[in-house]
Amino acid sequence: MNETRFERYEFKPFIIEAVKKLGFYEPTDIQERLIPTVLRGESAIGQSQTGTGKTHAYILPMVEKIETNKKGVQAIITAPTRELANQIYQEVLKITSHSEEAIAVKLFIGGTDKQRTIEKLKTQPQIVVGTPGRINDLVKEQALLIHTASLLVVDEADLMLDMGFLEDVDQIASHMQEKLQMLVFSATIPEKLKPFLKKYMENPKYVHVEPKQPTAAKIEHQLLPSRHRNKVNLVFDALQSFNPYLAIVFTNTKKKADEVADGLMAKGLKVGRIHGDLNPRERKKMMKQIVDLEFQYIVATDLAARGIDIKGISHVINYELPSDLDFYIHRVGRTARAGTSGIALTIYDPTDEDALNKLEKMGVTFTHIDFVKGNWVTLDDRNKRKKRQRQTDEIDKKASSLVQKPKKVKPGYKRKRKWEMEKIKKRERRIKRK
Ligand SMILES: Nc1ncnc2c1ncn2[C@@H]1O[C@H](COP(=O)(O)OP(=O)(O)OP(=O)(O)O)[C@@H](O)[C@H]1O
Repeated sequence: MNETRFERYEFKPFIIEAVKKLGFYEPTDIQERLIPTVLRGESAIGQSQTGTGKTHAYILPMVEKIETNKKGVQAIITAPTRELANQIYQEVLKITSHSEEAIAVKLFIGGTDKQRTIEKLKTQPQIVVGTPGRINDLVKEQALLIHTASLLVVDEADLMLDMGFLEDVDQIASHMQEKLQMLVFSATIPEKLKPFLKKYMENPKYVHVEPKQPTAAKIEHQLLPSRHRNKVNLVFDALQSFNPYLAIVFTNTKKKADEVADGLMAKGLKVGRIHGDLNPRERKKMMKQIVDLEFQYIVATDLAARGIDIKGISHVINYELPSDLDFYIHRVGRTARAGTSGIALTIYDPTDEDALNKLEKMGVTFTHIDFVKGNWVTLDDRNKRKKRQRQTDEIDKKASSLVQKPKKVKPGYKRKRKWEMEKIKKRERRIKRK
C-alpha cells in the first residue's frame, strides 16, 4: 500500500510505514475520534463494538509519544488475559520494529518464569505490556520501575473489574507519574465500572461510538432450539453443515468445554480447545496453533472471548448462553471483525427465553432455524410461535369454560363434550384470523 489516510495525524515516518504494512487505509471511527485525543495527552474512555480497531486507537499514538532517547518505562498496557496481552504485545512490535532508534518493549504475563524475568530486567523497557497481576508483582519486587511512566492503558476494562484485577491496576497507577494519562477501552462499559473511572479521570474524553446495534453489523445471529436433543450432536451437525473456515464453540465452563471437545473428537473432528485449566505452556502452544489455523474447530470458554483477534473466524457457536449477556456480545464479536461478515449460532433451551428477550431489547435480531432430518429449516420467530401457543391456550380455556360439564355422567359424554369444544375452537380461531 503506498498511501494511507493515517498521514493526517503526522505520525513519525516509521509509524506510517508500519500502518501501510498492516494495510490500514482508513482509520476506523474509534481511531478517528481518539487518536488526536491521545496525542494531546488527554485521558479517554473508548467504547465501540468488537472488532472496530480499539487496539490501534491507543497503540499508534502511544508509540508516537515514546521518546526513544529517554530510558525507563514510559507507557504501560494492561489486559485481563495472557492471550490478549500477548496479542497486543505482538501488535506493538509490528509498529515499533519499524523505528530506526530501538524502542524496548517487554511482555509480562502470569505463567512465565518470574525469576528469569527479574534477571532480564537489568535494563528497564520503555513500553510494558502485560496482565495486571504479574506487572504488579514485578513492581512490588522493585524489579520493574514504573515511577517514570505517565501513560496507562486498561484494555477490556469491564472484564478487568469482573476478574478482580482493578485492585492491581489501581496499585500500578499509584506507582506511576502523578500526572497520569489513562486510556480505558472495552466494547461494553457497565455502570459498575464508573467509580473506578472517576477516581483516575477527572474529565476524560468519553468516546462511545454509538452503534445502531450492540454487535458488529455483519453478524447473522441464529437461534436453534435444543428441544432436549443431544447438544454435542447438534453442534456436530451444525459444523458439518457450515463447513466453516474457522469455527469457535463457546461453553460456560472448562468442564463443559472438555466434554464438548471430547465429544466432537469422538466423532472424528480435529478440535482445538482453550480454557483456564490448560497449563501456561499448553495455552501458549494452543493459541499459536489456533492463530496458525491448524484447526478448523475450536472449543473455548470466555477466556478466549475477550479481544482475541484471530483472523478468519467465520462462525461462532454458543453451546449455551452466557449468564452475563455482555459476554454474548464479546463472544459473537470474535467473528465479523474489521467489517467482515460472520454467523453466530446459539443453541437455546426454554429457560433462556428471558435472556433472549433481553438481547432482542439490546438490539440483537435473531433468525430462527432448526435441523430436521439432516436439513436446516427456517422457523417462525419464537415470539410468534409463543404468541400462537398463548392464543391456543386461551381458545382451549374459553372452549372448556363454555362447554358445561354434565351434572350426571352419561355414556359417551366425553366424546360429545370434545366435539362441542372443537366447534367453539374453530369459531374462535376464525375470529382471531380476521
Ligand atoms: N484502520 C483499520 N483498517 C483496517 N483494519 C483495521 C484497522 N484498525 C484495526 N484493524 C483490524 O481490525 C481487526 C480488529 O481490530 P481490534 O482487535 O483492535 O478490534 P477491537 O475493537 O479491539 O475488538 P475487541 O472489542 O474484540 O477487542 C484487527 O485484525 C485489526 O488488525
